[in-house]
Amino acid sequence: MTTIVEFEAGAPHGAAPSPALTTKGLTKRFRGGQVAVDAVDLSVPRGSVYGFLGPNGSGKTTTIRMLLGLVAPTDGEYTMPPLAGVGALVEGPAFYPYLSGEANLHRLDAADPTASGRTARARVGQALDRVGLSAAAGKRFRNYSLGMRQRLAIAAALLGPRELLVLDEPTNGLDPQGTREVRTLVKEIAQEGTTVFVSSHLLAEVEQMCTHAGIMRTGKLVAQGTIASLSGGRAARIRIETPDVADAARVLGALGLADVRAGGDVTAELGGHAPESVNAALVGEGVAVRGLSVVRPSLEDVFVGLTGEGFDVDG
Ligand SMILES: Nc1ncnc2c1ncn2[C@@H]1O[C@H](COP(=O)(O)OP(=O)(O)OP(=O)(O)O)[C@@H](O)[C@H]1O
Repeated sequence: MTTIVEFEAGAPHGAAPSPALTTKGLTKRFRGGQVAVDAVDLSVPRGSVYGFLGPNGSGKTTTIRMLLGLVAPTDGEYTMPPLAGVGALVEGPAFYPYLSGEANLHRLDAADPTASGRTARARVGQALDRVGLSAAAGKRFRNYSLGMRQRLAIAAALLGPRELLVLDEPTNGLDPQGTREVRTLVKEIAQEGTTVFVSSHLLAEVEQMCTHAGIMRTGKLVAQGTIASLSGGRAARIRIETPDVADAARVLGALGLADVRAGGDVTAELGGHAPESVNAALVGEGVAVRGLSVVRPSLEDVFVGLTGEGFDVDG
C-alpha cells in the first residue's frame, strides 16, 4: 500500500533526458523479516543533485548499499551507469594520518586493479584539483581540517571520470565550515556534469544543495521531484489581515479561492490567482486590507503533510 506522490520532473518541453539512475520495486528484507527498503522507485535525472532525504533508519544507507552492490536486493531492479563510472562515498575510506592527502590518494588509486599505473599521477592530480586540495596535497592527513578530510574522501570517489557520484551523508559529523565546504563542492561537481545522488537527514541541507529530492519514510519513498515542485506542490495560501473578516471571506469565496478560513485573519488557498488581483478585488469591495501575505509551504511542511511526522531540520 505504497502511495508515491510524483511531482513534475522539471522538463516542461519535449521528452525528458534519460535518468542517470532508476530503481523499480527495489526492496530489502533483512533476515528476521524487517523490511528496510520497501518497493522503492527512484528516478534521478541526469545532471541533477538528488537529495535522498529521510530520518535516520528510513532505509537510505541500505538503498545506497544495494545500488553499489554491497548488499543484495530481496526484490526489484535498478539501472545506473557501469560501476567504473560511479564514484561512491559510503563509509569514508580509511586514510593514513601520517601520509599526505596526495599519498593517500595514490594508495587508494593503486588498489584499483582497473586503473592504469601510468596515468595515476594525472588522476590523483585531477581529483585533488577538483576538490580544491591541490595546495594542501603534500600536507599530512592528520593536519587536515574536518572539511578537508571529507573533501579528500570525495576526491577518492572522483579518481577517474564519473557519470554518477553517490554520497551517503557526506556532511555528517562535520563542523559548520566543513559542511559549507562539502555543500559547495557538491554543487560544483554537478555543474561540471556529474550527477550527484546524496543522502541526508537534514531538510535544510537538501533544500540548499539539491535540485531534486526523494523523501524516505520507514523504507518507503513517499515523494520525489524537483525541490521547487515538492515545495510548491502543496497549495500556497493567502493571508489577509483585516478588521472586515466576514466581508473579506465572502470576497475570497466569490473569487473562487478554495478552503477559505476566517479567524483572526482570513486565509485561503491561492490557487492560480495573483495576490495583487485578490488585493484589488478586496479593496474594490470596500474591505480594509491591513496586510496581505502569501505563505508557500517549505519542504518541511510537505514532509510533515506526507508523513505526519516532524523532521530534523538542524544543520
Ligand atoms: N544488516 C542489517 N540487518 C538488519 N537490519 C538492518 C541492517 N542494516 C540496516 N538495518 C535496519 O534497516 C533499517 C534501515 O536502515 P538504514 O541504515 O538503511 O537507514 P538510513 O536511512 O540510512 O539511516 P541512517 O542514516 O541511520 O544510516 C533500520 O531499521 C536498520 O536498523
